[in-house]
Amino acid sequence: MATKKVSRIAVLTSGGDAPGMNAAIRAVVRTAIFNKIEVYGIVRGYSGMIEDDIYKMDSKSVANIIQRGGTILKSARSDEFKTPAGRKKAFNNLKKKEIDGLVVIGGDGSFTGALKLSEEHGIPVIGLPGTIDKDCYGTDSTIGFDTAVNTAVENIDKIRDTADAHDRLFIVEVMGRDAGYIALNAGIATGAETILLPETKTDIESVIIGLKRKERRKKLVNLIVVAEGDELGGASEVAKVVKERLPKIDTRVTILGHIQRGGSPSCCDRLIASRMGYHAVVALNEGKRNVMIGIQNGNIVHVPLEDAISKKNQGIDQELLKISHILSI
Ligand SMILES: Nc1ncnc2c1ncn2[C@@H]1O[C@H](COP(=O)(O)OP(=O)(O)OP(=O)(O)O)[C@@H](O)[C@H]1O
Ligand SMILES: O=P(O)(O)OC[C@H]1O[C@](O)(CO)[C@@H](O)[C@@H]1O
Ligand SMILES: [Mg+2]
Repeated sequence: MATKKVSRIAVLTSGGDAPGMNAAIRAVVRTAIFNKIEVYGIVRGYSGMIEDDIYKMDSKSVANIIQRGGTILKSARSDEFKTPAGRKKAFNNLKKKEIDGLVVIGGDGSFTGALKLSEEHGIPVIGLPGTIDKDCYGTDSTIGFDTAVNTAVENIDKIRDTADAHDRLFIVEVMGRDAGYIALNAGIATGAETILLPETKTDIESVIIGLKRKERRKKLVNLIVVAEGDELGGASEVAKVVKERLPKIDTRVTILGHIQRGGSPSCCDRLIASRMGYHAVVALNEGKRNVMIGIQNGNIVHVPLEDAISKKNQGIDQELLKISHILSI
């Protein structure tokens, strides 16, 4: 075996939790143990790093978790870590335990923090994209996206039943602070008439015109799927305009909210989490640093964290957008 580049690593989950994070933690821990690398778990992301809430993990610590949602390491958002003093405090706790490599499972914000920690204190970091939002450049999917979108679809299907029974318009809000991937995918998969995304300019006039046209055609079921980060301000704001302009349409709002973050991960999420977790440790062991493990066209790739953060995301698939318009006429 080639010389090991790390001998003691730590893993944490940060930002919003995502289904499949546990499968990723399991893969990191077991791959490390297989390679005779000691592995520590940091509780509550960067907050736990600052507070020295760090414990040694073994193969048993990750038994029976691959199927569980949430994260056994817990997750948090830490404002203190955004300051150089907070990161110094955090790094000193790693140094005390002689931890020489770090795996961060989270989204773009977590990667920004990881990169700063590495640049200021020299520790190599590897990022695993763990976010339901899929807002990371350089990877075709992120851990948790597939499960979240399937949860959204399952629930919007239920809403369609009651929309049909009452001839109502439902405006359904899905998660996505800055990204519309859940909205676009779930919207197409549930046959939504209108899909509103943060990435595209929302033309409320054409939404109203479309609804009027459908009213004339006596189209009975109408679904609007809107991402929470849409510039109009989410489902309640859209409903306000629709109710003002088209008072005869019986309109209801449903906000799916955090149910999209929970639940048992899909097979797809368990698989990508296991592959990414394995490759995170392999990368550290080969001396790679400050990259995100991504998947492109089915293959594992190493994306500089710098790019993963600054390029934000891969942009909305224009063809998917076109398909959504055509199929909803
Ligand atoms: N600019 C930054 N500098 C240092 N640390 C940061 C920075 N941005 C974010 N972080 C750290 O990463 C944590 C998580 O970031 P954030 O809340 O943006 O979630 P995320 O990782 O993008 O995941 P998600 O968006 O899926 O919830 C923050 O609470 C903070 O501790
Ligand atoms: O759980 P919190 O802190 O309210 O965060 C909600 C945000 O987290 C996400 O679920 C994941 O980034 C976003 O879609 C959502 O805006
Ligand atoms: Mg984010």
